Amino acid sequence: MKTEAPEGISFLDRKESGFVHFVKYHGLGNDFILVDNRDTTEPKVTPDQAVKMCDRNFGIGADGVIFAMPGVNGTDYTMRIFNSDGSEPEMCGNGIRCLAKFIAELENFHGKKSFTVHTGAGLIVPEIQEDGKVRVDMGEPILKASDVPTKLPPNRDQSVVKARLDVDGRAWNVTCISMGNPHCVTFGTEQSQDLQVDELKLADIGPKFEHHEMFPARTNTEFVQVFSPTHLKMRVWERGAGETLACGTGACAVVVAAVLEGRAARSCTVDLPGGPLNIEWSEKDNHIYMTGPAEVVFYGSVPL
Ligand SMILES: N[C@H](CCC[C@H](N)C(=O)O)C(=O)O
Repeated sequence: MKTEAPEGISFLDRKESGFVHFVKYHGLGNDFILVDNRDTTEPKVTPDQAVKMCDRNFGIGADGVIFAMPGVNGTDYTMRIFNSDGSEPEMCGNGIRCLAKFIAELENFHGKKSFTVHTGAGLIVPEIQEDGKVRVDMGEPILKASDVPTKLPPNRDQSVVKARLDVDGRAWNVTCISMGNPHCVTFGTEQSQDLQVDELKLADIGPKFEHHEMFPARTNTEFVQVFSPTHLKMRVWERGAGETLACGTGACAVVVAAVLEGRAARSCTVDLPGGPLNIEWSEKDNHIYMTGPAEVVFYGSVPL
């Protein structure tokens, strides 16, 4: 599908014309406004403008704005992202799958194709598969408490696995992982380890995890139900975006936490409200591989 901008304005027009052209994508319902920023290292949209654009009533509506930017240190591209609250996270798993499909469209690539992308989480390599899904080398999980970062007391190996975190009058067991961005994963409380995630009121407890003092950079929080060692179900309250239908970095953190807690195998299907992701934590290279869809929804232009 060609990316045709309104008559008289080229798709690659610059900010001075007062318009920004975008393509709306989603990865399992985690949706993003993608902006072609290949011609400059300065985002074409400010964080405040991103907040307005993400508003689902007064704007386009999205969980974030993602910029395809020039590569650095030899990478093909750079990805930057603003959450719908205007904060800038290090990485976005569903977002990088959308970025890969966006770039393929812009560059008129077809078929199997991989890119090197510089992100706040370091080098990330998405590869578009023949079936149109995207397999992403998400790099290695970060387990050291101070790097997540969390102030929860670490084990001797500096990781935080099944630690106690008091939220909303309940003693939750949490495992904290960074995928470049911080994640707090819980399978339940000290009283009950078999969460029925559909019964949780995330709007009540999500912000209490996100802004907890044990997370100096805030945190994404994943609530997980284990169907089997290879089949997990999760809901997520995202830092800077609230409850979303899917979280790619969160699904990766969930599999790492499940393995560390002895609940799952290294290759799992993770069911999210928006659909499933296949996650593998490779024993060979310690990298995490995520495979899932990324779909275009519509094309547009927005006055700034
Ligand atoms: N809200 C997240 C960034 C987006 C992550 C999520 N949408 C994903 O697919 O990984 C954060 O502030 O860390």
